[in-house]
Amino acid sequence: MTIPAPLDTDPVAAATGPDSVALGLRAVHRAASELRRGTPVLLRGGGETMLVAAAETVGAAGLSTLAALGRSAPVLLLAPARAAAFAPVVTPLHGLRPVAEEAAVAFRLPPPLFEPTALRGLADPTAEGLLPEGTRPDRLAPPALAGAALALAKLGRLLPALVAAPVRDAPGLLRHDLLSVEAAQVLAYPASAAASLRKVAEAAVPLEAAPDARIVAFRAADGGIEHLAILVGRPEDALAGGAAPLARMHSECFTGDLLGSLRCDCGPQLQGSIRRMAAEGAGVLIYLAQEGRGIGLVNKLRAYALQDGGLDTLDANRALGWGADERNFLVAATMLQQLGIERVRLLTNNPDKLAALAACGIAVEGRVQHSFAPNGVNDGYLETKARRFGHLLA
Ligand SMILES: Nc1nc2c(ncn2[C@@H]2O[C@H](COP(=O)(O)OP(=O)(O)OP(=O)(O)O)[C@@H](O)[C@H]2O)c(=O)[nH]1
Ligand SMILES: [Zn+2]
Repeated sequence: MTIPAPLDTDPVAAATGPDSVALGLRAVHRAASELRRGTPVLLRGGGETMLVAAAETVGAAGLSTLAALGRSAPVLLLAPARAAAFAPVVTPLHGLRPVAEEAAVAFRLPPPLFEPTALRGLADPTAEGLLPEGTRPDRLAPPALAGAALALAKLGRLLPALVAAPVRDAPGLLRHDLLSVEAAQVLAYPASAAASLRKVAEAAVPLEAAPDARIVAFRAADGGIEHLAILVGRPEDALAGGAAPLARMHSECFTGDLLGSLRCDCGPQLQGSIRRMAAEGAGVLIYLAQEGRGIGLVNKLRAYALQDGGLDTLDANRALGWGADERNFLVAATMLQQLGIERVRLLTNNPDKLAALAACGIAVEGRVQHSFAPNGVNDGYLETKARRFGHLLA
């Protein structure tokens, strides 16, 4: 039996120390998982407490809890870009700020809409025919904590659409066995998770194109999915004064990397970067668990469905309520630093990746073009990346 270490009894250290960061990460991870299961959670901050549930997963039981505990009728919270489907984007309504300026937009939920199927229809533009005919929600001023609520749903890779009701933070709430999370913990999560990354495994994995490859796995203190570094040769031993090692930040793409999907250029970019590193003798590929530019595979499939209806890759993300690019490259910078790689030449066409990595303290000493010819299916996707994301063509 192991004897537990004594608890830190200094309240200031307990509130600000590394343990409190780990506790915050855990609280957010648990709360996001609860939303994925359709269970409401309590969100606290600034003296307010709000009960929230994800619109795409909540069921009748969750809605009853919201209705029973809410101080007022539960409302719908949507990201502004999704809310624009129901409310004018630029016209102020009843003294409300224009939708485009809000962190979140709130809507009243009359009885036909306060129901799981209709809520899924409100959350998801690809879920056809779920809204009762002729019923559209009315806008309201968003409650406190609305922005943090949307952020929590996104961390759970759920559509940023929630049902929310302010509640009285009375002792009776404890009886309901609801998980609770602080808004500040939600907002700090991406940076705290990246800072908490630690190496947890390393092994040689000879690859067809790079027989001397190694894989190092990194895990964050939240217990979430791991990120990987694929090392070809010994990029960490690049000589000071010589060329910086080749590096690539590659965001996971199940469809392109594993299945060879023709919709994107990820498969050729992944294989091409390993071949190129092998040809140079060294390099590092940071394989980020940030599928779909950080929106997750399910939402990427929804975005594909919207693209088949005519939207491009950027507008499809926005129509779902997500930003165009939700990735956090602090994860990659932290991994590079822990590998002892402080300077790189980055294989990319994306100027945002160069800026993001440099802002996180890695010396980006050059960019190496990483484009592949269109394949007849991904032509529009590549054209959109150049025209709307500013991807460099040469
Ligand atoms: N949301 C969304 N994600 C996509 C789409 N097509 C590909 N992706 C994702 O985009 C990511 C690939 O981007 P990267 O190749 O890392 O980066 P990039 O921004 O294209 O920049 P490069 O370094 O030049 O390749 C993967 O996570 C893919 O799953 C799409 O239509 N919608
Ligand atoms: Zn892809």
